[in-house]
Amino acid sequence: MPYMKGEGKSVVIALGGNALGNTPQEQLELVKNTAKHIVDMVAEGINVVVTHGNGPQVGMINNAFGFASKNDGKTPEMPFPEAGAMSQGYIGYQLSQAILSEMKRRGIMRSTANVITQTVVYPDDPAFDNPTKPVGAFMTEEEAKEKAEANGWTVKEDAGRGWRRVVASPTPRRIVEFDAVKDLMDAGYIVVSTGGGGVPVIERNDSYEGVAAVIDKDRSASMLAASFNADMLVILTAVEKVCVNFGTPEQEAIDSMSIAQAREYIAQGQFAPGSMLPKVEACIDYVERYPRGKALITSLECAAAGLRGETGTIIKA
Ligand SMILES: Nc1ncnc2c1ncn2[C@@H]1O[C@H](COP(=O)(O)OP(=O)(O)O)[C@@H](O)[C@H]1O
Ligand SMILES: NC(=O)OP(=O)(O)O
Repeated sequence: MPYMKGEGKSVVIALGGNALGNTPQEQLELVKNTAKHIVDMVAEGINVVVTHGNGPQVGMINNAFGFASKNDGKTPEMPFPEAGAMSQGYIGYQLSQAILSEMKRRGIMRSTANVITQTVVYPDDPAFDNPTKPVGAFMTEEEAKEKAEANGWTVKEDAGRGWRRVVASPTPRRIVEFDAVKDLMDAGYIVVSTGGGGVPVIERNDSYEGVAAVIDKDRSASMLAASFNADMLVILTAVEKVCVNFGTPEQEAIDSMSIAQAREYIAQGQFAPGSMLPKVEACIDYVERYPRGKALITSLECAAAGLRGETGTIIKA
């Protein structure tokens, strides 16, 4: 059945960890709230493509199979690309269900479409030699070092929040299912895609092949938004605005910054690597590729107000 496309802007949303929680049960409850904010945008006529993170989830899946495999000798290991696809599947399912239910409650005649997405990366990407992407649960330093020794993992401290396993996070180059995502959006669907940045794949002459890595979802969302000239890239995280002097008594919220200003703040070290820095960089990339577009960083709760220009941090050319 054809659905009316919204009359408003086209927006790519990247959902951060606080929209999803840490377990499938917690996530099921949290996505109901997430869906309310997404449907607020849909109700305003905005055409939405929803992308989401998967760091905790992809690590959990890979870990769980590894643990079972070691303990029962029967369960297979689950390679990272397959674990990534599984995370897209169950997160996408829960998001889609929650969005559909919320639209049903409000009498909105639109539907969702989920696209399991692959993202092309280069085999010689230097990121393969320098793992940086945190996956799975937080650990103490002692536990992390024990697990690293036992499983051959690389572990690192994650932005002052504890220790985590880290894996390679190559640069996204192309979304294989891009045409499907665009056609579905143009046909009026609320598209859930590019989860976890897409499953990283290497393109050969005659095939695609999954690789053990996890792409940064904000970077893929930025590429997706620029690829179809989306009016806005919206990165939703735990803070209402990006700040300078974050976490200090001199903290000040930024309402709007140009690419040049954002670069200046980056040079001053204002945005923490592994948390706010990649988000600001993703916004810069999008606006550079599509200068008519605007990027917004805000919290889930402030998303609809941010799109109306009432809050959040805007990054523009
Ligand atoms: N300059 C800054 N301004 C605002 N938040 C910052 C800044 N530097 C670091 N942060 C932190 O970055 C976090 C967002 O990164 P992260 O938690 O990794 O994102 P995600 O929501 O995608 O999981 C914010 O919640 C905040 O704690
Ligand atoms: N793939 C990804 O960027 O996941 P997180 O946002 O959970 O780190």
